[in-house]
Amino acid sequence: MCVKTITSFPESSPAIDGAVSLFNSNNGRLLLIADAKEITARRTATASFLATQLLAFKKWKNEQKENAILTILGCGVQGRAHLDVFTQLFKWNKVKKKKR
Ligand SMILES: NC(=O)C1=CN([C@@H]2O[C@H](COP(=O)(O)OP(=O)(O)OC[C@H]3O[C@@H](n4cnc5c(N)ncnc54)[C@H](O)[C@@H]3O)[C@@H](O)[C@H]2O)C=CC1
Ligand SMILES: O=C(O)C1=NCCCC1
Repeated sequence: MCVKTITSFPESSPAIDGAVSLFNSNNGRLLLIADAKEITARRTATASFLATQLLAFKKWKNEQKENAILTILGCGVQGRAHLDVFTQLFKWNKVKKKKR
């Protein structure tokens, strides 16, 4: 059994914080408490990549793949996690990062 508790304060940096608690589903014992920022960052970036793969990359022609530009808007926790996953799993012609 798993519970994720998240706080979201857009004016704070980073905006999201929280904890993931994992329990043994046979006896209810607490097994671990993990940093929800890290898990949420990796989960969200991986889900974004899978959606992009299914909705876009798979349908692109070679020319589109060769000229593809990755633009990351915001360079916080999610921006860094997305940059990491998207550059590891796809080859870009150019990568742009937009900071505030
Ligand atoms: N769909 C999902 O599952 C999830 C969505 N989110 C959302 O993703 C967003 C980002 O979250 P985090 O990366 O954790 O926050 P963060 O606080 O780590 O990063 C946000 C970044 O955006 C930058 N920023 C703010 N306004 C900007 C602007 N006008 N132009 C360029 N950069 C700007 C800030 O300087 C900061 O570096 C939030 O809206 C959050 O609610 C977060 C986690 C999961
Ligand atoms: O964990 C999630 O999923 C979140 N989605 C929206 C922003 C806060 C965390």
